[in-house]
Amino acid sequence: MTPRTASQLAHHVRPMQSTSSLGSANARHVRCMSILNSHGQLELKDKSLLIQAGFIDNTHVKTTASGKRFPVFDPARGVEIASFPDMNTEDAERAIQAAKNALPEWSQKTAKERSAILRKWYDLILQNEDDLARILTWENGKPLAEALGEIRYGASFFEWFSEEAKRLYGEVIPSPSRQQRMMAIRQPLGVVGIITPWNFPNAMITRKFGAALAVGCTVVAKPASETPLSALALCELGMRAGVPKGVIGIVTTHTDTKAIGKHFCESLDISGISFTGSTAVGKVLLKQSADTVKKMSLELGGNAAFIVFEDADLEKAVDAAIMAKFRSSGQTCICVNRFYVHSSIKDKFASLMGERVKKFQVGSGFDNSTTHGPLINQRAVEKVHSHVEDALQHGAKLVTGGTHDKDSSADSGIHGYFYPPTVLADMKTNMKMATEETFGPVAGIFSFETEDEVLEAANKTRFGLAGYFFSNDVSRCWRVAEKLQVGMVGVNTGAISSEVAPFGGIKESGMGREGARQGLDEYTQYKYINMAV
Ligand SMILES: NC(=O)c1ccc[n+]([C@@H]2O[C@H](COP(=O)([O-])OP(=O)(O)OC[C@H]3O[C@@H](n4cnc5c(N)ncnc54)[C@H](O)[C@@H]3O)[C@@H](O)[C@H]2O)c1
Ligand SMILES: O=CCCC(=O)O
Repeated sequence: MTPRTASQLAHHVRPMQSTSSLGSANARHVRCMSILNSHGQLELKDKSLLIQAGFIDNTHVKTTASGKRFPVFDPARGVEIASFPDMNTEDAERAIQAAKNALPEWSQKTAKERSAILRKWYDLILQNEDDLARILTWENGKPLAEALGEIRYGASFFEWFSEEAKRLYGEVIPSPSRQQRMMAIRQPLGVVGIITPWNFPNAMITRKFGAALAVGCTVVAKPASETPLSALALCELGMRAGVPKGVIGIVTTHTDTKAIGKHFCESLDISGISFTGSTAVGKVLLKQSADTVKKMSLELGGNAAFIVFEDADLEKAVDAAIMAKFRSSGQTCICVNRFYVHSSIKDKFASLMGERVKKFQVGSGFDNSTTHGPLINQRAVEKVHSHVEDALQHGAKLVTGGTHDKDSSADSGIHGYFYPPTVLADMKTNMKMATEETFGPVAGIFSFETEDEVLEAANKTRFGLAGYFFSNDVSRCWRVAEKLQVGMVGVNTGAISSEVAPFGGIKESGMGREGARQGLDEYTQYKYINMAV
């Protein structure tokens, strides 16, 4: 029997793939099965966090008019682990109306009252962090330790915005007239439509919900169909924290993703769209929202450059490079897509990186020894492999990885979506990886001679999300940080994400900022008041 459901899998574990790095993962898969019970379900301290329903008016919506459901897969095994109501625009409209009805009461609460609820929600997330991390690993695949990191990162947005809620200051403007007093107050946008990706099933939701709820907006969210479980678990805790009926809604859909996106954009009851995902979809949403002139917050794709100058601390640069490239198996929007290393140190850098990458343990996120999990689906594996093949065909040198054995997984009957972490040297500008976002565990190393040349190369992209560089020359650090055409720069570091810092891009990587004080701007509008005296 080929196991295709979670309960079958609990009794039936077979090798996944035959490439050497993945072979070692197979044995470890057997050990991690204790996390699943005899019915193939996750072992959780609080089973009520595992919800397979939409969420409208603080009620779990288990069926839709059509009665259709869509499956959710464990990417480490390719087996179905859950199913959700496949909602349509009618269901989405119900959620929008619930959020609209909830708006007056929520927006009129004091900032302190909203802050207290967000803070309680934050506390509940931390109290349930192990369960939330397990749920996240199950549907997304990232290693459990990394999932726990995401849960804490996600929670930090509720902590931060529970504090910022109380600091939504307006302005008293010095008036040019003795007969008039002028001020600007800040008011909530209204109902916000939220669309999030699968790569951070928890944190991309909390980063938006935290800011929106803090200022008094209500929200309707459509999580990625690959990872709805984390969204529903979050809402359950939100309800326990005292979020009133209708303030948050979750529309689960697969078939009608496009139609629901369009419905959000065209709805007269939605005042703003906050989207995180690909640039292609962001552009569609922007166009669709033109007729209703919505406020848009777009966190889109990236093509981050990581520059290593000849005066850099090489060991530190390699450490940071590993983190900035291979976190979530390369599936974050700020993951490095292009390494530019000075020609005098490029061979040493490639070999140090190759040594480190060869030690990665690829496997199920539930196994303690796994350092890197699967990609989200087979399409992602094929895309990553096509970038590697393209680079090799155009003359790149394979330092490690790159072997993708499609047939072995078919033989085993279990289709984990793994790709071996890969390092390529001698990259050239005519390769796909120079311009397209790979979104996978492949590091491509280009070389350069001068600062001007590398800045030109790094900026030669329509993306502008994150950029990184290593140098010990202080003047150069200022110069390069100012000249990189991106929204976020890491100088001598590969870790830049924080709830206190403004996250976002320029050019086709998006508009608006999330987290930080600036994150509130996306969900508020100014009202100028002129009072005659
Ligand atoms: N800038 C950021 O903060 C950030 C964060 C995470 C991911 N990303 C980007 O997201 C991409 C990877 O995520 P993805 O593949 O899930 O992106 P995606 O754009 O395909 O999907 C993102 C979300 O949009 C939905 N969607 C897809 N087509 C839609 C449509 N026509 N109308 C409405 N909704 C639609 C999906 O169901 C999902 O919920 C990468 O490009 C990555 O860089 C950016
Ligand atoms: O994938 C994009 C988000 C990554 C992050 O917030 O660090």
